[in-house]
Amino acid sequence: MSSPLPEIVVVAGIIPDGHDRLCLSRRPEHKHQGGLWEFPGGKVEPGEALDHALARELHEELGLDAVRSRPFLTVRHRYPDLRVTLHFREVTAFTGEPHGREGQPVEWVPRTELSARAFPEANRPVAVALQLPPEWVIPPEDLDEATVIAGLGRLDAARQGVYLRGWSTHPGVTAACRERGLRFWVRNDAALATREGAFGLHLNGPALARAAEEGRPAFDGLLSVACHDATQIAQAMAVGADMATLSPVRATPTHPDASPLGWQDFQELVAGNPLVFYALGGVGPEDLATAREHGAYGVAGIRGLWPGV
Ligand SMILES: Nc1nc2c([nH]c(=O)n2[C@H]2C[C@H](O)[C@@H](COP(=O)(O)OP(=O)(O)OP(=O)(O)O)O2)c(=O)[nH]1
Repeated sequence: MSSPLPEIVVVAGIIPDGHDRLCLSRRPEHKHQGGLWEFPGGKVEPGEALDHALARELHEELGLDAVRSRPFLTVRHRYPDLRVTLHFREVTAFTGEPHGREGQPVEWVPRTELSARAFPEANRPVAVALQLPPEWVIPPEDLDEATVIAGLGRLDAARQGVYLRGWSTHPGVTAACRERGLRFWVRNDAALATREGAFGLHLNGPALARAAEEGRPAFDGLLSVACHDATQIAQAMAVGADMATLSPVRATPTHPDASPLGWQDFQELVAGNPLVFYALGGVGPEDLATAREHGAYGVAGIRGLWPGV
């Protein structure tokens, strides 16, 4: 009988410098995943709090003192020789200038150049999440177009993206998103998403089931899917989705018959799946920290997120 794979828990820092660059270091050749770029960090000691472990590792490896950090994304990955749970945390305050105290190369890399670096395979969802807004806003469908366009004008493009849902086919709304530099997602139609220059294509349940039969739609941007259970999450992985909404976390007036998952089931469903998840259903920006503690990257919604509802 083969022995079980060793398992480690790691914490790693997403460290921004305030000029849209992130701190990366290169793993020494002789180590696991050697020669690849990484977010600096290391193993969590038994019983150690994550923020403490990160501060300790960053001090040891970079001579940087992390004053504050918060959850960014948790990834579980199985390498052929090792299972790893990676807690990525965003460092929101630090002192000191990072340098390779163990002789490893350390660089500030512009976010737009991250895709040119080779990372360990486990980092794929982090590379996706780094392109994504933490809030995914769905404009209500019972408003008129002018009101929707006015609402789009009140969104913050750095923090909020827009899933246009029924508004996907309204050229005035897509044009307003482009003008305001908002990342927007179009519903189901890959050709329309391409034509409109959408940042993402979002497949609802029936479109996801079709894609699971027919293959990933021909769209160059980000592929997002709607999930409610483990079967749909498996379909999402099969079609090579980058991100998914998982709902409903709580009961909502829009879907009164759906039974809510609650945070515990949410966490169990997302764990171990290399997708970037948004918690959807009765949540708002005030739930972001809770969502991240339960394995989501962001929060999505209509009522809780649309300005002025
Ligand atoms: N720090 C870090 N580790 C990563 C990333 N991606 C990824 O798959 N890993 C994996 C590689 C390793 O298997 C593991 C990190 O363990 P490590 O060996 O560097 O931990 P450590 O600094 O405590 O090392 P050690 O000197 O005690 O051996 O996590 C990442 O972005 N940052």
